[in-house]
Amino acid sequence: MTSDSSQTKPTGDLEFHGYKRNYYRTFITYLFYVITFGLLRLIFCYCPTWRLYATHSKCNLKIAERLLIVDLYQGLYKSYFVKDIKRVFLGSEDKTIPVYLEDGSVKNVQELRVVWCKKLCYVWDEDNNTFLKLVGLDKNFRCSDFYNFNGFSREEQMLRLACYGYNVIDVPVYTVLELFCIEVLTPFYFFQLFSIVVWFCDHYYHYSTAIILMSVFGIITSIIQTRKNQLSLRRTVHSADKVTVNRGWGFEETSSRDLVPGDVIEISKNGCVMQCDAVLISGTLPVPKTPISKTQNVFNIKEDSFHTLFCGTKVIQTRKQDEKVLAIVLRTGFLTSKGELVRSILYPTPTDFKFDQDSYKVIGILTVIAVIGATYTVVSKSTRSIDLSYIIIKALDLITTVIPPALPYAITVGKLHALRRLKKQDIFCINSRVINVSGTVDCMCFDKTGTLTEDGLDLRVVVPVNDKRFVKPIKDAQDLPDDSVLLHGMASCQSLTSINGELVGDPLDVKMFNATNWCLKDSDNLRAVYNGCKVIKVLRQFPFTSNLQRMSVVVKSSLDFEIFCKGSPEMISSLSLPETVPDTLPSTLCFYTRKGYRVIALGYKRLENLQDLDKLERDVVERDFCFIGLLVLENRIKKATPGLIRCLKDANIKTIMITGDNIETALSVAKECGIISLDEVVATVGVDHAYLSNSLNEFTNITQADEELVQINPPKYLYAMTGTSWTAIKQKFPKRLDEFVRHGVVFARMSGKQKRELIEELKKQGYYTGMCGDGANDCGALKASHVGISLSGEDASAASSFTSKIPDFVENFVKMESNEDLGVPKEIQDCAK
Ligand SMILES: Nc1ncnc2c1ncn2[C@@H]1O[C@H](COP(=O)(O)OP(=O)(O)OP(=O)(O)O)[C@@H](O)[C@H]1O
Repeated sequence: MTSDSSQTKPTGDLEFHGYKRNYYRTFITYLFYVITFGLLRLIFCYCPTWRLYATHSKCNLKIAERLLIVDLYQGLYKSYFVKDIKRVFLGSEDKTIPVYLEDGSVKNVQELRVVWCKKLCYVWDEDNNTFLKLVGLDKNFRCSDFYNFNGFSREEQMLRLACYGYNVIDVPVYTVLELFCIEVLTPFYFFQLFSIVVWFCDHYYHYSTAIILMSVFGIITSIIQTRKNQLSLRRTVHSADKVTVNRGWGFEETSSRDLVPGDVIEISKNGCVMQCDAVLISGTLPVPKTPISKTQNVFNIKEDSFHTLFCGTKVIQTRKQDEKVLAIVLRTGFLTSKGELVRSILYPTPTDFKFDQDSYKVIGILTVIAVIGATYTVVSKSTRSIDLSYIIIKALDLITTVIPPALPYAITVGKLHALRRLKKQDIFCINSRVINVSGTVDCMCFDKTGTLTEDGLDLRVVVPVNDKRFVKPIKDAQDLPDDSVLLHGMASCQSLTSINGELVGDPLDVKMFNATNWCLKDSDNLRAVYNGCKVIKVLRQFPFTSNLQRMSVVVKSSLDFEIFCKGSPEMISSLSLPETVPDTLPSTLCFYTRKGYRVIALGYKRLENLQDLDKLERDVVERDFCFIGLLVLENRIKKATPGLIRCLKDANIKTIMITGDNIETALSVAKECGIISLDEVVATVGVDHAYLSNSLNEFTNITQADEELVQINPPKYLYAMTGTSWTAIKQKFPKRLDEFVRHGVVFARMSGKQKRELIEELKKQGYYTGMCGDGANDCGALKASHVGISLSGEDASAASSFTSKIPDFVENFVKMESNEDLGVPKEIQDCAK
């Protein structure tokens, strides 16, 4: 809270300023409307903030009637919204309704002061003297409390609806007339009208007619395109269905529009499309999704995604036909994950603020030149006693020539043309403003697996461990003895699902499981893997997450309970008993990773007794393993990758690899695809306590060097580092971060958060960044970059400006960008120059 009580700065990037009507100012303003024949009112349409200043005066937020909301994007870009404050009545004297706020607090209220901005509702919080975002049940909510919801009666549900609004993601679609007004009533078209009048007066008919035709064509194309986009977005997004909701006395079928946070819904046994975000409280789904544990403390939507069903998810079927699958509605409408995605389309991140600023500067400079030119024309011509009307026309003519009236038209048509060309290549763009900056990208970052390399993997060898030693690698996993724990781990430690007899899941899991030649039974009440002589029942799964770099399963074979864990070798060795990890692990790992192989390790332990399966905590289960072996997988680079990297390098665009994989694998792939050229030497930077160390790659380990001694000459060396070093450098050597970022080429074992931090650091250094990725761990980086390119139709696409599922997408994209500036025809580019 600032000292100025008319203003608050809640969390996020919004700033609120309070205003109330000033009748004296309003009277004068209306007078000016009349005097200017409505021109002032028209100007106020473009600048609603001016209208607010002219008719209202600043006041304390407590008594404000209207708000000026300033949206500060990273402190770099400001957008302004003028919104009315509304009152919502929620209860009677004896009844209050709880509302959940973004700071995690809950207010029991009868009446609310609210303001809606960018499809979200902000609630006046008397205690903090600020407006806070209204949220669902996803902030600071205790998991055990989910089990206290017993369904709302109709009346309670209606009161909640008054506050949260209907559960719809409503995309506005303007009528043709509205679009025409929005398009035409802009300062640019007024300037163009003015120019045309001047040119006609100057008998400049042909050019004027050409400009009129171009403008009409531009307006029509723009209206058609905008309406088409709005309709198609509404069609894609808009969805409503019947849902079964607990109304206290029992379950009834109702429209999904009426859902509110806290409603108890039943997931249909035959599947459905989720119309809200909800957390499971009973029953399981094959995906896998399991009920949230009552013993867990606070709900966290990111960490508890395995208990959460997100809006838009298609549930094909529930696992057991005889059990009720119940879920509590967490978020509705624009608060859901899908709503968030639609909001990012409706209100895209202003990535081109520099472009905008520069355009205003250019127009400003041109205006000054035009005014000087016009003044000179008036002065020089009037001394030669030329007719006054002729002088005025010539002076105005000069203004219209200096500022090219066809410039914005050229940019608009160029953008539309670019969008069409991208669509032809199956590349979807959710933020056309990004097209302007795409051509200025000077640093392109790539995720490795699935982006630079193929999605599919080939299992090369398995290396079992026996008595703390690696034994001879085995090419065919079926040659492992039937009682081999490594074989059992490969068969059971996966999260595959069988849908219509086909294995669905992580490609790594598919390859690993298929290599064993075991079978999977994934039915209502049994999940098991088996071969001719053995059956292993899978009792519980701890799914794979990128941050943990591992997944594990609790299984039962014959009488024993066992746990298998698979993940990155670094992670599995750190969770294993030291006396079981081969001493030669580092050199063996190096041997394979330097060849570019993806290496996965497996750990195993037997549980003496297992009391309550559901209460098992992941941290407790996943430790003290026996290290049982390695899987070596080949992950070939895509055919298009080397050419693409060469193309980027030729265009002087810096290329960087940011991956979650091992650093040696990453370096090998970076060399193979050309991110590191043959003549470049890479220094691997590490942090050892208070020292910065670097090893000049190929086996030269200069460690424990004092920070001052490590003078790596930038033109000679490039840098590679892991996520651990990245964080340590940020904390201990922040002054050297710039240098490492500028000359870094490979960043390995990076978590999603670290990927995002790197992009932000690159942006701070003035790079126009592009990020291309496909996984959930790339979302932050995709969102943070100027140009995000997602190769997945799932999580990542929500965060990216461009999405494609075709493998050679980036190649096509880069081709278009370099050849024709994203499809803007040459004539138009010339015109825009
Ligand atoms: N299905 C899986 N089961 C267990 N461990 C896995 C699985 N998939 C990946 N891993 C391990 O976790 C590590 C981190 O995975 P993550 O998805 O973050 O990155 P990545 O796939 O290796 O690389 P990139 O970021 O380039 O896509 C991997 O390097 C691998 O060792």
